[in-house]
Amino acid sequence: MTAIGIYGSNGRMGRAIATIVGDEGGRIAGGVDAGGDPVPLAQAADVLVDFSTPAALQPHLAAAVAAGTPIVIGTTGLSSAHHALIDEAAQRIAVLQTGNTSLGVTLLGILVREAAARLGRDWDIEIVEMHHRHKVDAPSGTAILLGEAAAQARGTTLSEVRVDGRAGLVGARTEETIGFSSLRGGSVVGDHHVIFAGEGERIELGHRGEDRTIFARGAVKAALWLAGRTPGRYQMAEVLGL
Ligand SMILES: NC(=O)C1=CN([C@@H]2O[C@H](COP(=O)(O)OP(=O)(O)OC[C@H]3O[C@@H](n4cnc5c(N)ncnc54)[C@H](OP(=O)(O)O)[C@@H]3O)[C@@H](O)[C@H]2O)C=CC1
Ligand SMILES: O=C(O)C1=N[C@H](C(=O)O)C[C@H](O)C1
Repeated sequence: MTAIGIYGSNGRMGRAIATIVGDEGGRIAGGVDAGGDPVPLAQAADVLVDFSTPAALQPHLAAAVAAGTPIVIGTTGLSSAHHALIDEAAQRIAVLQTGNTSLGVTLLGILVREAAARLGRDWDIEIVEMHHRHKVDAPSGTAILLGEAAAQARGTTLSEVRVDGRAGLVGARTEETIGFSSLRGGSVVGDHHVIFAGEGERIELGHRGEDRTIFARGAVKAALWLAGRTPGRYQMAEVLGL
């Protein structure tokens, strides 16, 4: 049975993964949290999952690469420097990084890409997300993932068109930008809506997470799929066959 090591094991996601791992046919190799040594776990596990904090990504990747152990990275709030580290690690081990491991959001990403490619550039794109009061990063990793899908479909990159949280006298909307709005409160697991606003009509594509189990199941499926793969950077859509 594939042994999965969890970075961030005492967190909300770490605990959700431990609860369902057996249902998916895996087992837990162990866990590491703040202050723990990531190296022994990387050596003991067949595959790692990381749902911790961006500051820990570098040591977690280094431990995974040194041990030759594949890793699923679910941590969000990553910078372009983190993505460069992931690309480097993916030359040595199998890596899957995603802002959202759920089946629903993985499909939503495909639908958003399709809509953005088919609708004219005069359709404005806005992304609204809401999460629980404890979430520390904004916009969410999922909102960024969806924005990237839309930007790529329009032949650009998100960094060129991204506008975060408008406030004050910001002026009229600039054409072809993608706007992000983040709401925080209560126990909301994760809601995302991508709004395509045209002249006289709007299309809204969305997803509401009702239980963290959706992310945990996707993460464990990804881990079991990744174990034993050759080095490279893989996608959730490949894992789920979408
Ligand atoms: N991709 C996806 O589908 C999803 C991604 N996420 C993302 O996963 C991350 C974690 O979310 P969540 O579980 O809610 O957060 P929590 O704050 O509940 O858990 C974070 C965990 O990481 C641990 N941690 C902190 N620093 C380190 C470190 N240096 N090394 C190892 N572990 C460390 C914490 O340990 P301690 O308690 O000791 O500080 C804690 O156990 C976030 O970035 C979130 O956005 C969340 C849901 C789904
Ligand atoms: O922090 C969370 O809780 C979540 N984080 C991920 C994100 O940033 O998109 C995924 C999910 O929405 C829950």
